[in-house]
Amino acid sequence: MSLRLTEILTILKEHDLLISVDSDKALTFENITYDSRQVTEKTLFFCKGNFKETYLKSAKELGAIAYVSEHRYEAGNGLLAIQVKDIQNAMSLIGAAFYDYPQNELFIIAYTGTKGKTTSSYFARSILQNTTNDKVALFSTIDTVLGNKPKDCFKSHLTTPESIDIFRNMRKAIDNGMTHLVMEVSSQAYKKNRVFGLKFDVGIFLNISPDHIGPNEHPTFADYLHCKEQLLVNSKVCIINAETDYLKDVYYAAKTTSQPDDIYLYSRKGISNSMNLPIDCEFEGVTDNLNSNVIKVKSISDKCKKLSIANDYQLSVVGDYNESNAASAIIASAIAGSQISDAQKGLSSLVIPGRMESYPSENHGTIYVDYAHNYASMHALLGFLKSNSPKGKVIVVVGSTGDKGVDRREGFGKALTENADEAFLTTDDPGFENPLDIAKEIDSYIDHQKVNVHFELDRKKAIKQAILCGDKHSIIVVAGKGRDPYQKINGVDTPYETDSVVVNNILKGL
Ligand SMILES: CC(=O)N[C@H]1[C@@H](OP(=O)(O)OP(=O)(O)OC[C@H]2O[C@@H](n3ccc(=O)[nH]c3=O)[C@H](O)[C@@H]2O)O[C@H](CO)[C@@H](O)[C@@H]1O[C@H](C)C(=O)N[C@@H](C)C(=O)N[C@H](CCC(=O)O)C(=O)O
Ligand SMILES: Nc1ncnc2c1ncn2[C@@H]1O[C@H](COP(=O)(O)OP(=O)(O)OP(=O)(O)O)[C@@H](O)[C@H]1O
Repeated sequence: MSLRLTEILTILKEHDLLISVDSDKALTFENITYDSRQVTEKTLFFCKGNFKETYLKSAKELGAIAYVSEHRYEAGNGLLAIQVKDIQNAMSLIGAAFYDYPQNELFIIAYTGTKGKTTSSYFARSILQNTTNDKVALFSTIDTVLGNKPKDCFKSHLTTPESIDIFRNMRKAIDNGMTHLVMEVSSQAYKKNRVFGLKFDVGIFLNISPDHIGPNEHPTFADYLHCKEQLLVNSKVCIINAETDYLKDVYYAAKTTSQPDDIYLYSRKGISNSMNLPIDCEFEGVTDNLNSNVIKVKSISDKCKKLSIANDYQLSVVGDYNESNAASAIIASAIAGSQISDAQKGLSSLVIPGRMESYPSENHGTIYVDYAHNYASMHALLGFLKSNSPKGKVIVVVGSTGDKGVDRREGFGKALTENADEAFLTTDDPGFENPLDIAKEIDSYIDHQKVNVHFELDRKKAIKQAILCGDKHSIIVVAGKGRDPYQKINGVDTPYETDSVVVNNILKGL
């Protein structure tokens, strides 16, 4: 791929982003990057974020011929300098042009929400794989999938990548024959303008609750909500969970750029929404227990009836909140052209890494490995398990991350008090904090009349103790990490086998 300087200058001028450029000579760039370690001959280099001038120096040595930046740097002397008003916006627009606007060659379904993005994205992809004969790319928190060969599937670094990476990955997916893309769009992606200028065919708003507020994330809840709503503002068709908090704001955000005919509202049957808006699609649990999850979907509005989605669907994962996630995926996929049989097959056969993985044991009950890592998800998870296991004790292994999401500690204390019998407080990405201090903080929010608390900071030992503490009726929840293969400790990603592997190994040794 390549891009001429003249095209870049036109784009920047059209978006009122250009402050100055040294000259408009006939340059052509053969690579673009924001990371000096990726620079090759004829690269256009972007200086962004916690940038250091030494990165520009090494970019120059490695073959950069120009740089884009909000400031001019001495280290850039000898390179063509393009000064812009907003580096993130400029990077996204130039990224799209460099990769020749790949978004126009894909049908893109994008998910936002505090909880359920990954699960729902996997649901939607699984359905559409049947519709398209396996031509669906995926950008998720867990994996990035750009094709059907093993080399085209790798662990993601961010939920929503940096703009240049988004467009490069889209182009690779197209080159690999993909026609559709399902992606998660985090609020941080809008905060950092990683998706600036990008339009989505379908945007889905799942839910919102306080999370991701603090240094390096969002200064306030209002900012978090605003960033999430941006997905709807940038989507042609919007799908909204009518049970979400702040429905009014969310719905009005969708209406700013979509006609009511292009907005679909869904909810559980019998639940009225705060705006009394007519619902397009209803779902209800037919069976909803620890062994089986079947939902019935009903179309209410004429536009939803045209999608032909009314039917029963067996889900491969349990959890009542997954019924709502699945309903969103059924609607989104139908808008993209799926048939009922595609959805029935896709939803019944799927395994989602680290989400509601269940491991039955002979004498210690069932162990669930799950990614719940804030109040909303822990409350949903434990509430579901407890109500389906009236005889057994609920035993939970949990820690909370250091350096961010501090309010999750209170949330865990509250969720454990509501539904747990035993809690093993342990380590989960402590960062630069002392994991014992984090565990003590969680403990300070637990009602000890209701929950027995144990401290074991070695996560593997905590999991083993929790399993041994259970009898054959117990529900043991290992929460927060799913298949994360590391613990973030003092700035280092320290390898960790994953909760799934640890549980498996313990069970083998019993
Ligand atoms: C606050 C935030 O969003 N930070 C992201 C941002 O950091 P940044 O721009 O400051 O970049 P940096 O890594 O500090 O480095 C500065 C620049 O120097 C460059 N560099 C660096 C080293 C070098 O040798 N040469 C060089 O050129 C880097 O490539 C970069 O361009 O851009 C980086 C990629 O370029 C991201 O890795 C980083 O995410 C950090 C790791 C992060 O934790 N982000 C979280 C908050 C996040 O984005 N989370 C959401 C999910 C939230 C949810 O669950 O809903 C997500 O979408 O993942
Ligand atoms: N719709 C939902 N409502 C509440 N909790 C949910 C919902 N869907 C999933 N969960 C819980 O949240 C956990 C995380 O789910 P998932 O990974 O799908 O969400 P996410 O939005 O991608 O999360 P994150 O932004 O933290 O990566 C699950 O393991 C489950 O416990």
